[in-house]
Amino acid sequence: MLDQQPKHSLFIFRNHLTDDFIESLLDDYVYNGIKVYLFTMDSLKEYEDWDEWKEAKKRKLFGWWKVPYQTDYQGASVSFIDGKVTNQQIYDYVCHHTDFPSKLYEAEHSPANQHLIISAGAGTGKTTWMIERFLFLKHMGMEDLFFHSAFITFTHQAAIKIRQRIIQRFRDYYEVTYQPIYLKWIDEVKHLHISTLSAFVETLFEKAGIHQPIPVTEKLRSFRKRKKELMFEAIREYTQVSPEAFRPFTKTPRENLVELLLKMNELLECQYLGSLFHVKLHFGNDQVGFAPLAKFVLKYVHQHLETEKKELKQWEIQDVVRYLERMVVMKRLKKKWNLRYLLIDEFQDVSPVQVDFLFRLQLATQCTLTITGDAKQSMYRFHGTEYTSFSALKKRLIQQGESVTTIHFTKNYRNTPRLVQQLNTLVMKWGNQLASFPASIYDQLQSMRPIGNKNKGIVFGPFAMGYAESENQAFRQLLEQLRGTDTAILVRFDYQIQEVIKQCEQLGFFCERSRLGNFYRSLPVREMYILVRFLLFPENPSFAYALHRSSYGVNTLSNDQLIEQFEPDQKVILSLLEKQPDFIYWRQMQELAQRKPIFSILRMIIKDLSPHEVYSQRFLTRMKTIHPNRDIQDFVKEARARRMEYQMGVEKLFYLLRKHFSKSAATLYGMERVLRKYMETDDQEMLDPLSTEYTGHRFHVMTIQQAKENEFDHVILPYTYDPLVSDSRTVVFLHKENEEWRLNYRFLLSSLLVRNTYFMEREPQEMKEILGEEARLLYIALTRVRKQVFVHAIEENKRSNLPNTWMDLLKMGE
Ligand SMILES: Nc1ncnc2c1ncn2[C@@H]1O[C@H](COP(=O)(O)OP(=O)(O)OP(=O)(O)O)[C@@H](O)[C@H]1O
Repeated sequence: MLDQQPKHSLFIFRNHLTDDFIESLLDDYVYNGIKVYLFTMDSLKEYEDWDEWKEAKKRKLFGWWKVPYQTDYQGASVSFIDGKVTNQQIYDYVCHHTDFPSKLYEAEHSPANQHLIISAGAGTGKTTWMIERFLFLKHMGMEDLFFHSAFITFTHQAAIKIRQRIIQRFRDYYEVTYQPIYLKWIDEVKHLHISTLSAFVETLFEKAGIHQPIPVTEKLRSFRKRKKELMFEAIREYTQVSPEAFRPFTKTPRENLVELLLKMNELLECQYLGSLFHVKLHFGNDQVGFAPLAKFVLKYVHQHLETEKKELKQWEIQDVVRYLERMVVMKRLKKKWNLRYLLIDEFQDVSPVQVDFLFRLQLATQCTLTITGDAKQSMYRFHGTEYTSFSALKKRLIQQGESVTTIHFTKNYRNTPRLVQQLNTLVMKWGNQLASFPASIYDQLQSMRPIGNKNKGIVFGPFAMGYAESENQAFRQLLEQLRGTDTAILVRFDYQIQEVIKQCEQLGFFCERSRLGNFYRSLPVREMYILVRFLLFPENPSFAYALHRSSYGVNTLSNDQLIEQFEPDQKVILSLLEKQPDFIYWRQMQELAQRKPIFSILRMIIKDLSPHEVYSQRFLTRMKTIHPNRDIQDFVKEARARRMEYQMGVEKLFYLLRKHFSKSAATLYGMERVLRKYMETDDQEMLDPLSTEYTGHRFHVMTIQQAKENEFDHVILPYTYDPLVSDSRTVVFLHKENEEWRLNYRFLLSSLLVRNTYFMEREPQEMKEILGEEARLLYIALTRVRKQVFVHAIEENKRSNLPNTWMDLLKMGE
C-alpha cells in the first residue's frame, strides 16, 4: 500500500474510509506491530465498536480521531512514516482540532541519536513516554538495544516497575500481532540494565574493573554500622584529648550527637567530599564549640575508614565514582560496554556530583542521553540534590558541542480538570512568590481527563485525628466514605506513618504500609525470636512470660494478675506459668530442643500451634470487643490478611534461616544470635506484598517520598499545620563559596539553639529554600491523585504574613 514500509508507526490522514482500507490498516500494519494513528473527516461510528479496534486501542497500537470537515482537505490522503511529517499543514490542522498528543508523538519519533530532555509537570506521561521512546528505538532496528542501553531511575521499586512496564508493552504487541519476535524481546528484557544510579555505578565498576574476578558485591559496602561505631569511638577519644571542649556536651546523649554527625557525614558523602574535607571544607564557629568536635569526629571516621577500606580491599560507592571518573577508566569501560543509550527518569533528583559523573560518562562513551523529570518535584535536597540539574547538564553538553533538544509536555493525563486548574493556580503563585519553586509557563497544564462534576479536586475539611471530637468524626466519616477505594494517606515524616496507622485502627480502619526493609521487625519474626530464646533459656521467667503472651502461648495470664502477685525474685512468674494449660507441652518442647534438630522442632511447634491462626483469631475478637456496633466485614477481611501475612512471614524466615545455615549446623544458640543480629541491623529485607484480594479494604499510608512513583484515586493529607520552619527541626546543609565548601548547621542542644556562623549568614536564604522545598513536596503529594485530595483544614481567625505551614502554602492558591 505504501512505497516505504513503516518500522514503528504510521500516521495516516484519509478523507474517505472504506472497509477494504480499514482491513488493510489492520492486516498490513497493526497486526505487524506498527502503531497506527488514523485521522479522518469521515464517520467512524460503524468501526468504533469493532472488537478488533477496541482491542488494538487498549493495547495502544491503534488510535483514531475524527477531524472536522475542511474543504481544502477533501481529497487529501497523507501518510507519515515513523514520525516523518511530510505535510505540515495537515499535521497542524489535525493536531489543532483533536486531542492527539502531538508533543509526545514528536518526541517519541525524534532522531535516534538526538539527546532529549523532557522537562514537564506531574502526570504529563513522562515515564510512559520514555518506555514508548525505547520501543521506538527497538522497532527502528537496533537489534542489540537491550545490551547497549541503560535505564536509570530513582528507586529500586521504580526500576522494577519500569521493567514490568516494558515487558507489558511487548506483551501488548504480542497479544495483537501474535508475532514470536515479541516473545523473544520479552525474554531479552532481562539483559536490559534498569536500576538506580548507585546500582548502575556498581555495574560500571564491575564492567570496568581491573580487580576481577572478585564479585562487585563483595568489594562494595556501605560501612553504615562501622561509621556509627567509629563515631562513638571518636567522641570517646575527643573527651580524653579535649575534656574542656567537650564539657557543653556531657549531658547530651551520645546517640543524639552521633545521629547529628551521621547526618553531616552523609551530606559530605553525597557530594563525594570525604577525602577532600580537610582541605576544602570549613566548619565555621558556634557558641558551644560543636564545630571542632564535628571536625574531629568526621576526620577521625574518615581516616580510620580509609585505612580499613584499604586493608579489606573494599570500596564505598563514592570511591567507585571517583575511580570511574578517571578518563583512562572510562575509556576502558567503553571497550567493555558499548553503552549507546542512557535513559534517566526523575532527573530532578540527580545531585550536582552525579550530573558531573553522567556528563563525563557521556563524553567517554558518546552515548545518547534521554532525560525526563520535573524540577518542581525535586525532593532530595538533604542528599545534595539541586532542582537545577537539567540546566547544569544541558549547559555542559552544549559547551562540549553536543546538540540537546528540550521538550515540554503540557497535557496532563492523571488529574481531573478541576484539580489541574487548582494546581495551575498554586504553581503560578508559588513560582512567583517562592524563590526556589521553579515554575514556568510550561507548567500551566491542560487536563485530558473527562470533565466530571462529581470530582472536586482539592477538598478542605476537618479531616484529622486526635484533635477535636468534630474532627475525629469528620475523619471517621471520610474513611467510611472512602473504604474499599484506592486511597492513600500521605505524610511528611516516617514517624507519622505509625501515628496514622494507630489512629485509623482506633477508629476501626486498617492501613497497608510500605514494607521496605521492615521484615526483621515484623511480628512473625519477633515472635519466632521469643520462641527461640525461650527454648534456649528454659529457666528465664521473662522469656517464658513473653512466649506465653505471644501467638505461640495460651495467653491466659494477664499483666494485672502478674502485678498482683509480684515478687522481686520473679519466681512467681514461673510458678504461675506452671499452672497454665500449655505448661507440659512447653516442657516437652524444651526437652526435645536439646536433642533434635532445631528446624524440625520449630516446624513441629508451628504445625501444633498454628500461631498465624491464633494471632488472627485474637485480633478479630479484640476488634469485635472494641467496636461492638460496627459491621464486622472489614474486621474479618483484616484478620484474613493478617493471618496470611503472618504465615508468609514465617515461611520467609525459614527460607532465610535455612539459607544462612546452608553451610553450617543450625543450633539454637546460633539461631538466636543470627536472629538478634538481623533484627538489630537489617533494614533491607521486606515481606512480599499481599494481593489486593486481601488488602483491598486497607488504606495505603506512606511518606510523600515513598508515594512518588504511585498514583491513587484519592489522597488524604492529615498533617497540614506542622510548622515548616521551626527551631526544633535540625537543619544541616553544605554550600560552596569560592570553590570551598562550608558546612552550615542549626540544632537544639537541650534547650539551647546552636547555630554556626555560616548558618547565621545564610539563614534568610535557607528559610526561602526550605519553603520552596516544602512547596515541591506538597506539589508531589497533590499530584499523586487521580480524583480528589482531602486536606485537613480548620477555621482560622488570624493568618500569618509569611507562609509557615502547608496550609499557608495551600491558601496561596485561593
Ligand atoms: N499518552 C497518554 N495517554 C493517556 N494516558 C497516559 C498517557 N501517558 C501517560 N498516561 C497516564 O497518565 C498517568 C501519568 O503518567 P506518568 O506516570 O507516565 O506521568 P509522569 O509525567 O511520569 O508523572 P510524574 O512526574 O508525576 O511522576 C498514568 O496513569 C499513565 O498511564
